[in-house]
Amino acid sequence: MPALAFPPFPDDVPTHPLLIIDYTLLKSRDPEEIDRLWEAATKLGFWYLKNHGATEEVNQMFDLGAEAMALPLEEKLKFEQGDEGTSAGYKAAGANAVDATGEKDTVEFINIAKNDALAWPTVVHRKYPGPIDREMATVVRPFVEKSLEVNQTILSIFNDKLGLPEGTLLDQHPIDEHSGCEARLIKNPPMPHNVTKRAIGAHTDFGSLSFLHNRLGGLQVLAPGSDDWQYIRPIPNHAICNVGDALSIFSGGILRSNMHRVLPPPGEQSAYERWSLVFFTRPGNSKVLRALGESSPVIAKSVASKPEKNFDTGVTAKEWFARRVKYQRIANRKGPESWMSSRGTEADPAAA
Ligand SMILES: O=C(O)CCC(=O)C(=O)O
Ligand SMILES: [Fe+2]
Repeated sequence: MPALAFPPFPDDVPTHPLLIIDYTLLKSRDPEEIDRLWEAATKLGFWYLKNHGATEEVNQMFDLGAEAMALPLEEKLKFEQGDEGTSAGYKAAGANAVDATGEKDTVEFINIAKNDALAWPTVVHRKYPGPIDREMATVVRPFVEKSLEVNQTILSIFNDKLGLPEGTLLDQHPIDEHSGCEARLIKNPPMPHNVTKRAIGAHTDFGSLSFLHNRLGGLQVLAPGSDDWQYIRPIPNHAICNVGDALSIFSGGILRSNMHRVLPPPGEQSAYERWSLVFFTRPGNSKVLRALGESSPVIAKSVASKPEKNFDTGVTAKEWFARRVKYQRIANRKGPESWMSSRGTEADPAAA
């Protein structure tokens, strides 16, 4: 899928600029680059990441996604994620709501659990559509490993900036513990020009860090203090990274889990299928989502400065994640309250 075959992202739509962070500088712990990352992660919670070293793995995942998604719907439905809050597996277009009215999403996606990718050929959670299982060790696992490396590097930098004892954040995300960490391949069909049906409704991400790869536009953010959605312009070979709810809660709200959504690509790009790929790093299933204030004065101070917010959710990452997955499913919808049950930190009015 050569990126140049697409029409360019248009110049006449509102976009939000992101800081471009250089992963090679992060790896060498360049202090200025770390400060720029910190600015991005605390102000908006989104940034571009260049030189992440995963381009080849990403391209192979897109090719694999195209092959898997081309299977007949009835075949893909054999791997459906189900209605009980399990994420791993296939989600058909229209299976999730995009808002409280119950309007349906337009994307289909396949979620591949990190545990299945790393343990292959041992099945930890479930099996996947044929091409995915076939290439689990050759394509999926290398992508998962690269993504974990990138996200763990970023977590360890945040750990230091938050004044946490060494290894504290990584301990919340043990590689060998079962968790909601997963790769997601997403396809949105071409839409008639100017149709702005939401592909994915407004949300914050459920876990800690998302490592996202876009070729066409469509991703939008609601920046703090703004009432208008703005596009994130895709830049070839640059990942888009963002902070999710779990990390925002661990940090006592210092790191920002920002609202975003997906529309069809703007302008001439709307005539094309939109593909995206994400790796979500999420805490171990047993980890309780609460601010780590007892381990960091910086976090304790942030919690104390936001008395209106609840940083002690009383639930594990597994419970948080299952609830969010379960109640956005149309099959579980009873009314607008179901949508509210699927919400995370974005439902907290003080988060805006
Ligand atoms: O497709 C995209 O650009 C974003 C996807 C997303 O936000 C998600 O899957 O949580
Ligand atoms: Fe997201």
